[in-house]
Amino acid sequence: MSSHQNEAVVIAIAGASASGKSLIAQTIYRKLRKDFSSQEIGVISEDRYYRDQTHLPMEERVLTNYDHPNAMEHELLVKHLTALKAGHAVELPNYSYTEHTRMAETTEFKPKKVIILEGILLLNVPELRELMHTSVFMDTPLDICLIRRLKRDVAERGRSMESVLAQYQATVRPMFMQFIEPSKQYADIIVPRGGKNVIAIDLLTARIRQFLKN
Ligand SMILES: Nc1ncnc2c1ncn2[C@@H]1O[C@H](COP(=O)(O)OP(=O)(O)O)[C@@H](O)[C@H]1O
Ligand SMILES: O=c1ccn([C@@H]2O[C@H](COP(=O)(O)O)[C@@H](O)[C@H]2O)c(=O)[nH]1
Repeated sequence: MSSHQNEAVVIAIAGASASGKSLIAQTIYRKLRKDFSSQEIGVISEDRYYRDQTHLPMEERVLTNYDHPNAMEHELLVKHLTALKAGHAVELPNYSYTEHTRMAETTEFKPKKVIILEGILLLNVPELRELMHTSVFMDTPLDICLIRRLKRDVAERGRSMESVLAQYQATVRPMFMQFIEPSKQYADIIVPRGGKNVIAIDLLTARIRQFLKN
């Protein structure tokens, strides 16, 4: 892990789908935004970097293994983080879970002092690990993740209960065992239970606050 003076500090939060990565990232972000501007801190989700599949019909898009590292354009994420650390703005892709592909529009993201990065496979990629200052793994039990994913994906991602359960058995659980769980070894901090772990939130917020003050 590396850090140079004045370079953006990247705090990465990894872990299973629905382990609470997004919730903890947003909670920390909101707490810090009371004292710091959006020019100083921002959040990037790895999900934005799912590959563009606009050339494929929907019947084929639903067959993609979205839990395998090949589903993500990690090269682009590495390129974007490197550019941000060098002080350049980037155009973040926007991904649609219902369309299973990227949207035409992108979102401008300007350089920040601190970037919170969250996603399932971040700790699997050596080039990404090199860009992280601190890495966190959300160690929420898988049965709890499944219950939370089921509720979330039906309510927010246009899924049926049957499709969530079929995908869980076919790819989500096996890929967790193969890629995500082993990547825990690269984490500096392991957070049990999920996105509402108050002590973990307070500790991470305090640490990031130090970077923002400098
Ligand atoms: N500790 C918790 N208690 C209750 N619900 C939680 C907790 N952590 C996360 N959730 C909920 O579980 C769902 C999945 O969390 P999310 O942060 O989206 O996971 P991830 O980003 O890891 O996929 C969300 O609806 C979130 O509000
Ligand atoms: O088109 C898609 C893209 C992704 N997924 C699933 O999303 C999760 C990762 O997102 P979390 O926010 O961490 O849950 C991953 O497990 C994929 O299975 C999808 O279903 N469809």
